[in-house]
Amino acid sequence: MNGTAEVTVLRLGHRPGRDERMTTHVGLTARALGADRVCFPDNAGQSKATVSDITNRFGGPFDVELTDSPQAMLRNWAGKVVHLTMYGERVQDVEAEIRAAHQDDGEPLLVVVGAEKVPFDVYEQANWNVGVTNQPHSEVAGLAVFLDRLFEGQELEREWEDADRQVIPMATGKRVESIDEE
Ligand SMILES: C[S@@+](CC[C@H](N)C(=O)[O-])C[C@H]1O[C@@H](n2cnc3c(N)ncnc32)[C@H](O)[C@@H]1O
Repeated sequence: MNGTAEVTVLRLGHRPGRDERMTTHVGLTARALGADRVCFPDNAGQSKATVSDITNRFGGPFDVELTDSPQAMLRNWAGKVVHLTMYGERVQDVEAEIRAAHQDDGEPLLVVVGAEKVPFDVYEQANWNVGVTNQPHSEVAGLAVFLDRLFEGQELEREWEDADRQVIPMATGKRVESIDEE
C-alpha cells in the first residue's frame, strides 16, 4: 500500500479446475485489501487474466505475476515471510511485531497462503506462521483478516489510480460511473 514497504501475496499450489475461483479470489482480495502484488503458480493463468482485467477496469496499482517456482521465490525472498496457517501463532499476538517489521523497518513482506497440503519446509522458512483463529477455514478469509490487521483498516481508505469506472456507494441499489480521462 502507498507509503509502506511492499506486500506481496504468494499463492502456494493451484489445482486447475478445482481451485480456479479460490485462486482468483486470493488475487482479488489481495488487491482490494492493500497488497501490492499477487504471485500465482504458473498453471493459474486464467486467474491471472481475471485479476488483471479487474485491475484494468477498477484501478490499481496492483501487479499480478506467475511463477514457475513458488518455493524458490519463498527461499530467495529479501524480506520477511508470513505464512497463514490454522496451526500458527494467533494473529492478535503477533500482528504488532509483524507491523513493526513491515512499517517501521521497511521490510518487504511475503504473505503465503496454501491450497492443498503445505510442505513442512514452508513452516520452517516463514518468519511467522500465523493463525487467523486456530480453526480450519479458507485462504481468502485468512488473507482478508490478516491484511486488515496489518494495515489497521487504513486500506479501506485507499484511492485507486487509472480506473475507468468506480462504484458509487449507496444504501440501496447499484451505481457504477465511468471515469473520464483528462
Ligand atoms: C483449505 S486450507 C488447507 C490446508 C491444508 N489442509 C494443510 O494442512 O496445510 C488452505 C489454506 O487456507 C489458509 N487457512 C485456512 N485456515 C486458516 C486459519 N485458521 N488461519 C490462517 N490461514 C488459514 C492456509 O493458508 C491454508 O494453507
